[in-house]
Amino acid sequence: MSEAQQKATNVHWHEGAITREDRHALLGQKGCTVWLTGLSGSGKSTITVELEKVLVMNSRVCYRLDGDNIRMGLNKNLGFSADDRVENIRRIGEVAKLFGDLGVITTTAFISPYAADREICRKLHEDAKIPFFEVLVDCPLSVAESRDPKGLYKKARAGLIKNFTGIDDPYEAPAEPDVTVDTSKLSVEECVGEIISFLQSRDILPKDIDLKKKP
Ligand SMILES: Nc1ncnc2c1ncn2[C@@H]1O[C@H](COP(=O)(O)OS(=O)(=O)O)[C@@H](OP(=O)(O)O)[C@H]1O
Ligand SMILES: Nc1ncnc2c1ncn2[C@@H]1O[C@H](COP(=O)(O)OP(=O)(O)O)[C@@H](O)[C@H]1O
Repeated sequence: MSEAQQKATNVHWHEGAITREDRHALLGQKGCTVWLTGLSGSGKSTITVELEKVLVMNSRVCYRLDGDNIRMGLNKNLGFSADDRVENIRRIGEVAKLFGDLGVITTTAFISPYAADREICRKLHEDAKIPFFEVLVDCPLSVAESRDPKGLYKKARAGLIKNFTGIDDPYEAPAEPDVTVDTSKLSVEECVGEIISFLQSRDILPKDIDLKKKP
């Protein structure tokens, strides 16, 4: 599984007249990517939905990229083979980088099971000088399976879904995530609070974020 090589030849970067700084000044914020990774049912979607609410309530421009949703559009031509998962994550890394260039705080909720692919996304961001933070949404397989919010583990155990992550497909947890939230021990609000605190410690967010602000 190696980084995709560029196929097209005779292509040239075309510089714009508006800079990233111009865009960030317009939005009043800098972009970054908050990359959640974890088993199906670990809590990625639930956390990013709540995180987005807190960010938007505190006047931050944020966008949520979610595995199931993206697989109904941009990545509808991809399945769950190893090669397709690599391409899935590569495209999401590129999209998140573009949003970061725009100045958006992007959250991603993909299993993203392969460490090498997440590293490629990190490097893509680092090369573009856009902050990239990896969040391990941690939870024992037994807990994720007991939640089974979409009934997929049951189907996988019955052999109705092949190559299901954690059952008959690998999940490589990050060795050194920027943040770890254990969803078998913390509430959704506590997980969101941990991520917000981390972003504050990195000066992505101001200190006065109100976690309970309502519309
Ligand atoms: N074989 C198999 N393995 C894992 N997951 C499966 C599979 N088939 C379908 N699903 C559903 O697809 C969601 C995972 O999509 P992702 O794009 O996040 O996967 S990956 O990052 O490319 O591995 C995953 O969503 P989450 O449960 O939110 O993680 C499942 O709803
Ligand atoms: N601390 C927590 N964080 C996120 N989800 C939690 C937490 N505790 C319990 N849950 C529950 O676990 C399930 C996680 O499902 P989901 O967010 O779809 O996971 P994923 O997107 O990783 O597949 C939801 O039913 C959610 O209510």
